[in-house]
Amino acid sequence: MTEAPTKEATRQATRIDGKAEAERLRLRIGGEAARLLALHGAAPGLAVVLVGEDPASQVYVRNKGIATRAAGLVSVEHRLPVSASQADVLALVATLNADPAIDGILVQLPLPQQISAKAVIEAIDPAKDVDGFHPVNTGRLWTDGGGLVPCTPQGCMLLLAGVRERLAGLNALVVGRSSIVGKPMAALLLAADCTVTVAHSRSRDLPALARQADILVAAVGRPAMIRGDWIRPGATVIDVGVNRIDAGQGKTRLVGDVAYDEAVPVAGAITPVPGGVGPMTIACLLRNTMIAAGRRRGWGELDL
Ligand SMILES: Nc1nc(=O)c2c([nH]1)NC[C@@H]1CN(c3ccc(C(=O)N[C@@H](CCC(=O)O)C(=O)O)cc3)C=[N+]21
Ligand SMILES: [Mg+2]
Repeated sequence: MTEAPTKEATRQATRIDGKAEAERLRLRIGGEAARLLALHGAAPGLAVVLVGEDPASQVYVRNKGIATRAAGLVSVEHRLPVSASQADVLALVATLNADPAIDGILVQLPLPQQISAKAVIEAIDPAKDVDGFHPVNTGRLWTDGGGLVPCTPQGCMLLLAGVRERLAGLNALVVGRSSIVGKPMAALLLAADCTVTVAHSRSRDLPALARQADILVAAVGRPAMIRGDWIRPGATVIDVGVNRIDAGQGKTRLVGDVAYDEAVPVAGAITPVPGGVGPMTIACLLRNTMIAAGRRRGWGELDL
């Protein structure tokens, strides 16, 4: 004899599967790359520059290379020693700018302290700036669009589009104001007609701001900083954080900026870490490389 459950079933947020979404995007890119290869006899080329031997950066660069080749694009890796000068990096960038086989240039950040990231980013041909960090691309992002859009915010927008049909009029809170995530994310949400708030380390009463947000994008780099009771019921939560924390027994674990287990019963939809925004970042890098190639090589605007 079984009794009907008395406990109300706990509502759970939709888990936004960034890994699966990124796989689908990479498949579309692969198909388009194959079509363009048959048509034009050339494949888009991405150059990734790694200065030094930071282990995390090495993993990222290797993963980018694997994803690039798997989609049928050409991947070229340039490694410089940690002692490389700014002039060395600028000389390499100039060579890549002039190389007709290279459509995209990514210089992995952070750079060693003797090298100015600003100087390096500004040396990259904006048409090849697949990170979307050059001031020309930043300017286009905040005006009429049409430049190359930073990969992580672009990936976040694609994930949002998968769970929310309309963004217009929604309250969006971006927590974090970095040039590579927070600020471009705010620009994209504004272009999508959201009412955008950008919060940061000096903001007053972050929990109260969060409770107003239909869309919450967390990009602060502090593990589990955003708590469950800060989240507006039904909100869409995009967690950009990739924090490697000590998991004991000499192991590490990747966690986001949002306390995921607390957020799940409150949010309407949420991205996990890992398997959320991270994979989309890499897929959007390939997407930008395709877009850059289409424009540079006169193949026309690619629909990806
Ligand atoms: N010029 C430049 N452009 C970048 O786009 C750039 C950079 N420098 N420096 C470092 C950050 C970091 N970044 C990530 C990309 C993918 C994952 C990713 O795929 N993460 C997986 C997990 C990977 C793991 O297990 O470590 C996930 O979230 O599921 C994470 C982080 C790009 N970055
Ligand atoms: Mg800050």
